[in-house]
Amino acid sequence: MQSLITIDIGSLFSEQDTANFIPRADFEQFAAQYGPAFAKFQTALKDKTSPITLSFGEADAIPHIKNLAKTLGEKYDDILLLGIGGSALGTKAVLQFLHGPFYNLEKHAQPRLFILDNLDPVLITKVLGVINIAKTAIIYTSKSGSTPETAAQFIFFYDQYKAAGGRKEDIVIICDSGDNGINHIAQQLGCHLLHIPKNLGGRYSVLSSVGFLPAEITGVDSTRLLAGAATVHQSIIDTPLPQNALFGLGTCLYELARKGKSIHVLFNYSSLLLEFGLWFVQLWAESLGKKINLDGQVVYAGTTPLTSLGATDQHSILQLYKEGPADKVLGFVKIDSFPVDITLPEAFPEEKEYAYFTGHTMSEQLDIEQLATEMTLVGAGRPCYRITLKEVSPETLGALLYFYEALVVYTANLYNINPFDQPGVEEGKNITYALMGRQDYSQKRPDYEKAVARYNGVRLKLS
Ligand SMILES: O=P(O)(O)OC[C@H]1O[C@](O)(CO)[C@@H](O)[C@@H]1O
Repeated sequence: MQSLITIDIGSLFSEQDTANFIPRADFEQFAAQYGPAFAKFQTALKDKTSPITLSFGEADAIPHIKNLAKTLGEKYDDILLLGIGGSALGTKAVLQFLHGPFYNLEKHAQPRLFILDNLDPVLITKVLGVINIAKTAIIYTSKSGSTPETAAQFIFFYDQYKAAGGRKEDIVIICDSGDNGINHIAQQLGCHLLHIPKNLGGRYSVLSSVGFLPAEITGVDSTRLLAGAATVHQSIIDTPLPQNALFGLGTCLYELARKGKSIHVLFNYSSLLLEFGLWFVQLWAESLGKKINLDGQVVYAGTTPLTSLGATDQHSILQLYKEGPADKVLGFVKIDSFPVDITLPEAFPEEKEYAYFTGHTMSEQLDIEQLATEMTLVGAGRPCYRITLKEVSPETLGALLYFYEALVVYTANLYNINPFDQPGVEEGKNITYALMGRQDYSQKRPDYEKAVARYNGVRLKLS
């Protein structure tokens, strides 16, 4: 039986170009060198002590989530999901992969789903122009409840919703449990409240009620997402080292980073994977970009994630990938079997630029173009790997999401850093709180205000 996802790391190896690739002989040593770290990681998965395994406990919440999705779906034409970062990106990836980019424009029995993950006043105003707020259910997702962008959105939409006569009991809040504002509000409103496990970080929360509720509302069976994740989970635990996809890829990426490949590009060969690429960027960046390691040393760990779309970006950034700085490793993600395909008819047979298409399918062309891109990159000394998804299904997506979650956690172990915190984003939040006048940040405000003056820097003239 074909696996949900297959991983090919052959294009990470070369015997000749050892500056840019990994020699096979080195790879054979990795089991001895990194095997113990990987065994520890496997144990954390097996014993379910790794926070990413908390997703499997979320299976218990699925029956309630299904009921809630059904109730909302029957009552409302539209759903407005307010969230940012991990509270939105995973859901966007699920929606895009399983429904395509035009879900909200297609006719179907489910409500439309609008995901707002920014503060932009134009964006917010435009949404109000296309929905009827009184017939819209609001899902407010914020693990911490203190994220200022989502809180501001909620305040605004709650006010609009109330004014339009919306039922406050139908609002859904998804967050951590705790004695804090968001939980108090949920209690006060008497609305639906879904809690996510405390240790399941926001960027790892797509396989929890954060991703499951919107998925179910749009008709995606979240048990199938979780089943795909479980397959990968078991395979990481059971597969012997030399064939273990997670060990092989994770260790090679870490070794390539040591050779100066400081940028990790995910080149996704389907528009269905566009949002998945953005989910990957947050996961990789916030998990691995760390100044301090677990021993308190300054390490500035991490590689920079980028995402590209094939074939589209062959006509933009590929030039740089091939001929720019040799600081990148590229991962291709492609789909083996599309749910539909298009065979090109014969047209303009007398024109050589058009005649050769006859009888080819679009998926075949996309496949060839992916391979061509990989071949030219490898030929130019750029290491590549390839992930092939068996099909477009909740199982393959669940498998892919969990694979990358596990990949960052194992990679973080090699860097000896914590993949579950994000201290680097806290300072900016604190400045925002203080400058916006949050009461418990008032003491810090004068210092920040003084500092603001320094940011009226050097202004240049354009006209
Ligand atoms: O779900 P929350 O708590 O609103 O956080 C949103 C995002 O903000 C961060 O905490 C910081 O960017 C992310 O890790 C998180 O996904």
